[in-house]
Amino acid sequence: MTDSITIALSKGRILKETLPLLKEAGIELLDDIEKSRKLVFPTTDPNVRVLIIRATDVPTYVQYGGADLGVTGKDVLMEHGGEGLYEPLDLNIARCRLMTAGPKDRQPPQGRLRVATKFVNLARRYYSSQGRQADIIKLYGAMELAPILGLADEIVDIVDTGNTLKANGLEPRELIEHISTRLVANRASMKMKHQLLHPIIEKMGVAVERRRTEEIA
Ligand SMILES: Nc1ncnc2c1ncn2[C@@H]1O[C@H](COP(=O)(O)OP(=O)(O)OP(=O)(O)O)[C@@H](O)[C@H]1O
Ligand SMILES: O=P(O)(O)OC[C@H]1O[C@H](OP(=O)(O)OP(=O)(O)O)[C@H](O)[C@@H]1O
Repeated sequence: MTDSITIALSKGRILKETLPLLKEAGIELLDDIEKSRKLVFPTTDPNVRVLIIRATDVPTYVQYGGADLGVTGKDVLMEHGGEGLYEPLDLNIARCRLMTAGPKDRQPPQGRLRVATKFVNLARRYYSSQGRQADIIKLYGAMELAPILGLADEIVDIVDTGNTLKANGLEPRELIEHISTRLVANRASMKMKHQLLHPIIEKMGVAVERRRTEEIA
């Protein structure tokens, strides 16, 4: 349908910070998301519906046109590869760093590295760009355990305060990328539904910019 829009939001830590930005674009969810088991939500704009799904699924939904817009972390986008997606806006929320990390006071081995991460594609690209040989081990969470239990020499993971690394005897090593939450758009939708998408992107952009200015002041 060219007269309606679907927006895919990440459930989890990004959701709470995304909703006020959407509100400033005139879009509010009609149901109480805390109580509902629904996955698709109508909004105050009759032309807009919202999906609440796993962060890692957002780029896939947007890529294949299941959603016209999506909100997810740059880390997730880098892992996905970004195929078929535009990235019109940095929402400047959930800021963190994507880093390598390893046991404190232990140098990484000179030769081939074993690396545990949930970001396998991204990690493969990163070590290859550094000219380092690495065997990548896929984990789905608690990456910090891997070096402690001898599964890996280092990990690739999100670092914010650094408390999780520290609590597990690890330290940050190399910065791979600064991360924040991004608004993404399906490439075809950007052309076919420009009239509908443009005002939403614009208004969210204004909201982000105002917050940025308030942050600096
Ligand atoms: N400690 C953190 N501080 C700030 N931002 C973070 C932090 N951890 C993750 N993020 C950002 O928030 C996004 C969502 O994180 P969240 O923990 O909700 O999802 P997830 O558990 O990584 O994803 P999934 O539900 O697919 O397992 C991440 O992709 C990242 O961009
Ligand atoms: O540097 P810090 O402030 O300690 O934050 C980093 C932690 O935050 C994320 O985990 P999260 O809390 O989202 O749990 P998860 O592993 O289940 O995603 C990430 O995977 C780190 O473990």
